[in-house]
Amino acid sequence: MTDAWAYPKGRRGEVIGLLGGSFDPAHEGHANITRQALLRFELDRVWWLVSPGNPLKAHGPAPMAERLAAAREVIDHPRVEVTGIEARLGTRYTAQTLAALRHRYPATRFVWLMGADNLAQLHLWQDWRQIMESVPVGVLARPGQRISARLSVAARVYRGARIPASQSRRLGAADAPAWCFVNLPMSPASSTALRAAAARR
Ligand SMILES: Nc1ncnc2c1ncn2[C@@H]1O[C@H](COP(=O)(O)OP(=O)(O)OP(=O)(O)O)[C@@H](O)[C@H]1O
Ligand SMILES: O=C(O)c1ccc[n+]([C@@H]2O[C@H](COP(=O)([O-])O)[C@@H](O)[C@H]2O)c1
Repeated sequence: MTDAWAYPKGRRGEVIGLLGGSFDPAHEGHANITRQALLRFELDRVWWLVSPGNPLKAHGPAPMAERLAAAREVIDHPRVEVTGIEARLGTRYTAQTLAALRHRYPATRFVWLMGADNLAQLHLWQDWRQIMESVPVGVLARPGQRISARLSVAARVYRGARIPASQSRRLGAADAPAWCFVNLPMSPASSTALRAAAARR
């Protein structure tokens, strides 16, 4: 296992899925969409980007070291790396993170991964069109979020760039803008529910 604070190795020609999140704390829902993304989008590996703090969330998350350690307990998979790379790069906004990663790993292809709830909110992110124009985006179903994702601003603006779920394997090799929504056996887990349960104990 590599040091979560170090830059992970990027091998030439690999397709790496990036799952950004607060992971406050990590849970089975994150692990489930990661395994599904590896399969459905034919990714070589997935990096979890444990965020220094979501720019849209008012409350600060638990300390990075705690969240990194807990994330490593949740996912133990030979093709998944848990990283604190955004803290290392000094970026918090996804558009900035992607620009920095593409600069640092010019021979690697990246795919941004997210749950359906994040697609519904994507148009509120900084430079969100730049994100869509720079990397393919893989969207994974989340309970209660499939309709809002399908009706979202991002889905409407980029409807012509959608790859059907039946062709999800094409996503990693596709030129941006390209996105694909896949249905999967869903997990209802959420960090909010876990924090609430911990507060009751
Ligand atoms: N159960 C789940 N099913 C599908 N996607 C999920 C699930 N849980 C988290 N995700 C996705 O994983 C990424 C990181 O999520 P995050 O760390 O914010 O977890 P969360 O459970 O959504 O947290 P919170 O409840 O604090 O908002 C996001 O793209 C989110 O959509
Ligand atoms: O760049 C933005 O404006 C932006 C706004 C909200 C969320 N994000 C990113 O989306 C990912 C999921 O965030 P979260 O807190 O819902 O787990 C994480 O990588 C955040 O940095 C990014």
